[in-house]
Amino acid sequence: KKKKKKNPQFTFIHLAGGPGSGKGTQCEKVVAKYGFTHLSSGDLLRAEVSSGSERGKQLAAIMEKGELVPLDTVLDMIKEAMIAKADTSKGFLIDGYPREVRQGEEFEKKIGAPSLLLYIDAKAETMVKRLMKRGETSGRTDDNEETIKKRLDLYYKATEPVIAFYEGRGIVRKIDSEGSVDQVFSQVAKAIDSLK
Ligand SMILES: Nc1nc2c(ncn2[C@@H]2O[C@H](COP(=O)(O)OP(=O)(O)O)[C@@H](O)[C@H]2O)c(=O)[nH]1
Ligand SMILES: Nc1ncnc2c1ncn2[C@@H]1O[C@H](COP(=O)(O)OP(=O)(O)O)[C@@H](O)[C@H]1O
Ligand SMILES: [Mg+2]
Repeated sequence: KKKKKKNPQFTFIHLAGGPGSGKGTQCEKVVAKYGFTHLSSGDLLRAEVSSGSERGKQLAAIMEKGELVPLDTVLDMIKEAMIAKADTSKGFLIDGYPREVRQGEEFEKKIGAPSLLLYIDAKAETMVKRLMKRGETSGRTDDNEETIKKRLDLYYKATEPVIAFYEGRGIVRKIDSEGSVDQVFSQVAKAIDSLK
């Protein structure tokens, strides 16, 4: 059986980093400057939740506890969104995926190898502060003290190992996201320019 052809050589850039580290904010600026397609796993999931579907209800219950939704669900959603944009996309910013090593392995098997992993790094107390502030306007069920704590614990336990997994390949760029949005973005832009 002919080996299933992987997607044509698209540029995939993963953004990994704790909740509230600034992934979404940086993606908006990358899209404006480079024209990449921004796919946020969280946004795709919240769209499913707001559709009111049965699956959406199950996802909402998981997300409000700050736990990871099933791998296949989030991977299929990203893949579908990618296919829908494939003919016009300049490359994909995958924001919030992988959140555990096996997600990275599955992505590579089913979609393709990433060119860059931007590790958006902020201190725990900075992330808590930003999320509590975001919670004032985001209307998200997971931007509250209790769930933030769970999400941080899960980040350190499951997602930080993802960084080590890709470090070995030399495609990780650590971004200090303690500063202003622009200070963080100048590091992000330098990392992306290094791809050219
Ligand atoms: N002061 C400051 N706030 C930021 C920065 N980046 C993001 N924020 C804010 O912190 C919150 C979390 O940012 P977001 O991009 O949603 O982070 P994500 O959870 O990693 O996707 C939002 O309310 C942003 O406005 C930054 O570099 N400096
Ligand atoms: N890659 C993923 N695997 C499993 N669950 C995910 C993934 N991405 C997002 N989620 C779910 O959606 C929630 C919100 O994710 P996201 O919007 O990326 O958060 P933030 O922007 O605060 O980092 C996560 O806490 C988790 O419940
Ligand atoms: Mg986000």
